[in-house]
Amino acid sequence: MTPAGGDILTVERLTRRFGSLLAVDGVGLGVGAEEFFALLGPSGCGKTTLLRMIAGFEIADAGRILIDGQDVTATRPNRRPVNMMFQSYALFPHMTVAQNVAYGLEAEGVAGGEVRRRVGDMLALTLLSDLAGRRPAQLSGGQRQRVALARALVKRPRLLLLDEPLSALDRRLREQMQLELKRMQREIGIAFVVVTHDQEEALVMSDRIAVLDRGRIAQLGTPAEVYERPRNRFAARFLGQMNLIEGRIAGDRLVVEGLGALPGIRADGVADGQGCLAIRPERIALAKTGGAAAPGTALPGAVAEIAYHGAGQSVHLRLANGATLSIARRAADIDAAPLDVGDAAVAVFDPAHARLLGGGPEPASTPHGS
Ligand SMILES: Nc1ncnc2c1ncn2[C@@H]1O[C@H](COP(=O)(O)OP(=O)(O)OP(=O)(O)O)[C@@H](O)[C@H]1O
Repeated sequence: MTPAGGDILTVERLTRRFGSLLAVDGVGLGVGAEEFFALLGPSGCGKTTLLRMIAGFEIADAGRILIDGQDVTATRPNRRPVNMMFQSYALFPHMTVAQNVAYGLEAEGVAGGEVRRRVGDMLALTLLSDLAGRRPAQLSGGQRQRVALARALVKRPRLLLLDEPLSALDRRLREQMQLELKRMQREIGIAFVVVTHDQEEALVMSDRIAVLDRGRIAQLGTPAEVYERPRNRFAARFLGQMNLIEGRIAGDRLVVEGLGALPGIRADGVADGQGCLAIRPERIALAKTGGAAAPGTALPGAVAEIAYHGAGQSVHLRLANGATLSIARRAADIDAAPLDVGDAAVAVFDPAHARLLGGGPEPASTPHGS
């Protein structure tokens, strides 16, 4: 998908080594001028290194970075039309909120009236107008985060880079700020590139997500594309909960000993051979009998475990081949067909929601290199 309005950032085959470790391994991507773009991945996958190269704090070993069509690969950080908001907000403690926001403009010699106007606009945008006279120590974590954002935005960068912008906040505030960040980004209409290891955060805020695995892009797409149509095991497992049933792919089926031939949709580039069927817990229904389900889409088993968590329950169903399926049930499903541990039940799925992915099971991702 090409974002509307052209790309503000283009990254081509970008590579960064630390000794024998390939921290960023030939990454290519484009970010639209008004896009909210997330770099998502586990610790050590290279997302901060990639962000720092875009900002200019880290030098690329190979590849190119273009911002607004200009090659900035060798340009100093302060000469790039980007701004970066760091994990630690680094506010000046002795200055008020308004002074913190004004500082960068004053340092650049912007005239007083213009500074006041732009600071006023930014404080309004970040909902800080009433707190303009306070010092950082008199603010909550979320308010401090907004000051840091106002300070980064007041210089009107075309592109703002944010490294784990919400990691210092508690869960409630983080959820609220996810929506706020998105609103502010939309209102000012510039591109945001956000580094996060929090998949829910990436799904909620982003227009598109690049999922990184050991320095490479495992998948790039909209939240719905990456979540609903993972291309590989890494993306499938990294975002949300996923059942992976192991077997051999033959055409549009996964052949599993003891379970039969299960239908699904092959991800691009997947060949016949070792593979798995990936299906989300919320895409499986539990019934007492298979009813009129299509061949291979009703898997009988026994309820092994039930975890209740308010809005629903998570059921583990032991299948005939010994594998376990995780199934998410909502309150209405539970009322319609209550189940207890030990009950026989049938897991029914729609092949449209089952993805056939290639390769064998891998151990959990570890830092790479030699
Ligand atoms: N200056 C450095 N010298 C040597 N190795 C480094 C350096 N900076 C990063 N690395 C290594 O490069 C890899 C990628 O690091 P990076 O900080 O980009 O990962 P990350 O995905 O941002 O992780 P986290 O979420 O933990 O911050 C890691 O294995 C890290 O140890």
